[in-house]
Amino acid sequence: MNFKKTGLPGVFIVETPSFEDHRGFFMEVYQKHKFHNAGLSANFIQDNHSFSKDAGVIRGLHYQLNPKAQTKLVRAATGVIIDIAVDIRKGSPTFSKWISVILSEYNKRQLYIPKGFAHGFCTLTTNTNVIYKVDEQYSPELDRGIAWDDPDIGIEWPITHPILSSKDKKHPLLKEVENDFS
Ligand SMILES: Cc1cn([C@H]2C[C@H](O)[C@@H](COP(=O)(O)OP(=O)(O)O[C@H]3O[C@@H](C)C(=O)[C@@H](O)[C@H]3O)O2)c(=O)[nH]c1=O
Repeated sequence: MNFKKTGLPGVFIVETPSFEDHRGFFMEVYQKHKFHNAGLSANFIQDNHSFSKDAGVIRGLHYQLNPKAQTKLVRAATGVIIDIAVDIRKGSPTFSKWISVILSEYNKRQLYIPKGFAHGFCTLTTNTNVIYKVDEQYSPELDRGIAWDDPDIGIEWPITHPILSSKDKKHPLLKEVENDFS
């Protein structure tokens, strides 16, 4: 298992060997001791699965406030996504900076996103299954969003007219949001 740094501190690309044969492949997706030895010490308690029918779906940018802020470990089990993490910790030298990583059924990469970051992704394929671990339970009261197209963040999405949930059409800008991350 290989943990690669990204341009944002604490955000890691995780690469895992897969063993291919005439049947297909086998891979170990998550091994707690290897993550913890690498300093990625989240205690994951829940696995989530989202399915997007179409290419051009954007989900995000999402986060939960403390005490239910979530670390996430994200992968695309089928299809291809551009996965995005945005640093929303007010005191951070990389506040409002973002990184993007292609996660796909082909590269089998995962993205580890700690608390204090907003998360979103855009599907590049039809029938995209995204599976991710979280280390805190879902909390509708503490669930928050930031506009996917916030110009102060300036994410270079591959499309300009995404398919959005009604919730994701209405998020405020980063400079307007409630945020308890320092
Ligand atoms: C995230 C979540 C949603 N739900 C419910 C609430 C709602 O009725 C329905 C759909 O929720 P949403 O529209 O928030 O789903 P979605 O837009 O896919 O939200 C997800 O987006 C990605 C980018 C993330 O980072 C996730 O943490 C999560 O926020 O599922 C749960 O029951 N548990 C959960 O953990």
